[in-house]
Amino acid sequence: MEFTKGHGTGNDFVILPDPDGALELTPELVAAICDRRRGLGADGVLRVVCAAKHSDGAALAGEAEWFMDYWNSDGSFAEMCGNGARVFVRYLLETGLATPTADPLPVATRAGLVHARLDGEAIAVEMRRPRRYAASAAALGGLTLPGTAVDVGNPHLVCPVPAGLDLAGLDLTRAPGFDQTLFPSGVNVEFTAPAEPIDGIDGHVLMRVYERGSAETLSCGTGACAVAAVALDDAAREVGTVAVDVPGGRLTVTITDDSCWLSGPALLIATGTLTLP
Ligand SMILES: N[C@@H](CCC[C@H](N)C(=O)O)C(=O)O
Repeated sequence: MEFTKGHGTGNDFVILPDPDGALELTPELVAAICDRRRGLGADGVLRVVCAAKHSDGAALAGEAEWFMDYWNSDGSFAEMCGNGARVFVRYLLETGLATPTADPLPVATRAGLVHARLDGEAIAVEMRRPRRYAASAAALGGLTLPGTAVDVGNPHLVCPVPAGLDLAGLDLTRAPGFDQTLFPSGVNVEFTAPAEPIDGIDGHVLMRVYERGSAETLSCGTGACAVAAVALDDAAREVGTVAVDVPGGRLTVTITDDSCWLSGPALLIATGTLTLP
């Protein structure tokens, strides 16, 4: 079957066009596609399905033509993927499945409707406003790092790295421990450190992430939104713009009274034919 490979700040995806929802994707097949040695290699799969043709998208079919069927690289589902949504929209626009208009483009996801627009060379996606809801902690290499649970449609735990500990030096080859009661379906864990202020931007943070279902990735869009929400809260601000530098580049998050815009590069890099195992 035909595939396209794309990424947003190094968070990479295999995009599978399947307008009629005819493809029988299984966790095993997704994991095989995402395998970096025996498959194409990716952090996740984005299946492009008509909203009306997918059981998780049908309820939104009156509002959005396309449903983003997102899967993590281990074959698990996630409710939302911020970088995935931006790459998904780039795909819709470049293949002519959607046309750029003055109005934001609606896309159906498991976390509800999101809206996208071109932002210069970048693609920006409007998601729900992140919600801080509990104090918690992550365990990493014998350390316990206090953090904040944040709901961005999917679950996040934002843990600032204490002064004296090097963010770049953290060993994220293994999954951090977390409170299984607070996060019964797992959690994406973001580790952060403050960065130099940038003129005209309300906050600037460095972030690394260990993603539920995909291990360490170069970037996580919803994670950046969670991090931005905590940074603004800590600065006693309700709204504002935060630059979040991830190993794969820079994401810009703008939190408004009732939503959250995530902006950054979204690129398609290859197309081809995949021989399904
Ligand atoms: N990389 C994504 C998040 C993907 C889903 C996540 N791993 C989960 O299981 O919740 C992003 O850019 O938001």
